[in-house]
Amino acid sequence: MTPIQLSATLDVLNAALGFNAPADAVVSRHFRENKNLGPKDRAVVAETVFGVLRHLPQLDWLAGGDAGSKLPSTRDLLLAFFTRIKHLNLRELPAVFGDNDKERAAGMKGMSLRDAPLHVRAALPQWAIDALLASGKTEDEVLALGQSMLQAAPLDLRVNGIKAKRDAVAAELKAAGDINTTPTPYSPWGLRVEGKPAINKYKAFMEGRVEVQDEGSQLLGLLCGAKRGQMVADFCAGAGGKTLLLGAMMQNTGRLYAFDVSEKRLSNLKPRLSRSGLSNVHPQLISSESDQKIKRLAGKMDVVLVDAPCSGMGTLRRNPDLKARQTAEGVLELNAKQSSILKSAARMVKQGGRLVYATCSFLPSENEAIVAEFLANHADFKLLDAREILKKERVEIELPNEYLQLTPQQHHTDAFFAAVMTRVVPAAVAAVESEEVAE
Ligand SMILES: C[S@@+](CC[C@H](N)C(=O)[O-])C[C@H]1O[C@@H](n2cnc3c(N)ncnc32)[C@H](O)[C@@H]1O
Repeated sequence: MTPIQLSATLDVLNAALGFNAPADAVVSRHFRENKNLGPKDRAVVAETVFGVLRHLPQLDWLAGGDAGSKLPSTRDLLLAFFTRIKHLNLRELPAVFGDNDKERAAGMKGMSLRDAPLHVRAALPQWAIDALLASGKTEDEVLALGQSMLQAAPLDLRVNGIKAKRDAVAAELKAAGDINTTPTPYSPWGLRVEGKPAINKYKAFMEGRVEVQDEGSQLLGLLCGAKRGQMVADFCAGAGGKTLLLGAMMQNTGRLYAFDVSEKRLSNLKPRLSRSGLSNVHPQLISSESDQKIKRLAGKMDVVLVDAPCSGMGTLRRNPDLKARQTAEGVLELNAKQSSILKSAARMVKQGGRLVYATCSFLPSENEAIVAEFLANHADFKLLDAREILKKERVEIELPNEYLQLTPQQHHTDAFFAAVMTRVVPAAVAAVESEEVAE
C-alpha cells in the first residue's frame, strides 16, 4: 500500500467509523472530493475500508477493544486488519507503522480467535446473535452464517431478456473489455463477473442489455412468475431492480405498477427504465401503504411483490457497516412496518393470484414471523412451496423448507428470504357456497 493509499484509507475509515452515513456513500464522497486518487488507488482504498468494516468485531477484539462502548483507534484496527486478515508479516507492514506498532502486531498474531466470544468469531452484533439463537439456530449455524458474510460479494448481472440473450451478452463483454463471465448456477438470466470492472462504462449496460443484480434477487422474479399480459404490482419498488426484471418477464406487455413512498428512489428508476426499453411500467408515488391508490386496485392483481423495507442484514458482504448501524430496536420498528405493508398490499391480489413477501435479511422476526402472523389473520391466503415453483422453472436448488432462504455460504448470493402465497377462497366461505349450490 502506497503512502497516498494509506492516508486516504485512514481518512475514509475515520469518517465511516462515525456510522453517520452508509459506508458506500462515505467512500464515494471521498473519491469525488479527492480527484488525485487514480483507479488503482481507489480500488485498494475501497477494498481495505470494506475489509475492515466486515471484520470489525474481530479487529476490535484483537486490538483490545470489545469493551462495548469505544472502538480502538483506526490505526490499531488497520494494524489488526493487515496482521490478521491480510496476514502481512511484520516486515511487510506499511512504513507508517513503527516499532511499537510492530510489537503490538506480534501480540495480535499470537491471539487465537477461538478464545473469543461467539459474536466476535461470527463477526455479528450481539443482538443479531441473540435473535438467531432464540429462533432455534445452533451456534455452529450462526458462526457459519456470520463467517459467510466476511467475503466480498461477486458482481452479478442480469441479462434483459427483451433485448438480448445471455450467451450473446457474455461474448459482447468479453470482446469489449476482456470481461470474463460465467452463467449463474440458478438464475436463467444471470452472469457472474470475474473481478469488478466498471460495468456502467460498457455499451451492454448503457444500452440496457444488462443490469447489475444479485442472483438472489433474480430468483425472486421466478417466484413471482409474472407473465405476458398480466396485472402486476411491485409494492416497494425503490429504484426498480425487481421492477425491471418483472417487466422483462412480462415481455413488455400487461401493466406493471411500481409503488414506493420515496420520490427520490422512484426517480432513480427513470433512467433505468429508459435503458431497459420497457414501456409497461407505471411508477406510482404513494403517501403510505394505505394510500387510496392501493384501495382502488383491490382484487385486481395477478401478482403482488412486497420487497419490504428491512434491516438489510442479508447484504452484510456489501454493506458491512449495517452491523453497527442497525439495532434491535430499529428491527422492531421495521417489523411493525413490514406487517402493515404486507397486509395492505395483499388487498390488491385477485383470487388465484400470487403474493410474494421478500426481504434481504436473515432475521426470523422480519421473515417467517411476519408471514406466520399474516397467514394466521388471512384465511384467504395460503402458502405455496418455493421449491416446487422453482422446480417447475427448472431451477435445481437446495432449500431447507417451503421458503426461499438463500445464504452466501450455500448459494453464493446475499442472504434473501421469500415466501410465496396465493389467494384462495377461504374454507368457511367455500363450505357455505357449496351448500348453497347443493340447495
Ligand atoms: C428493499 S427496498 C426495495 C428495493 C427494490 N425493490 C429493488 O429491487 O431495487 C424497500 C423499499 O420500500 C420502500 N418503502 C418503505 N416504506 C414503504 C411503504 N410504506 N410503502 C411502500 N414502499 C415503502 C422504500 O422506500 C424502499 O425503496
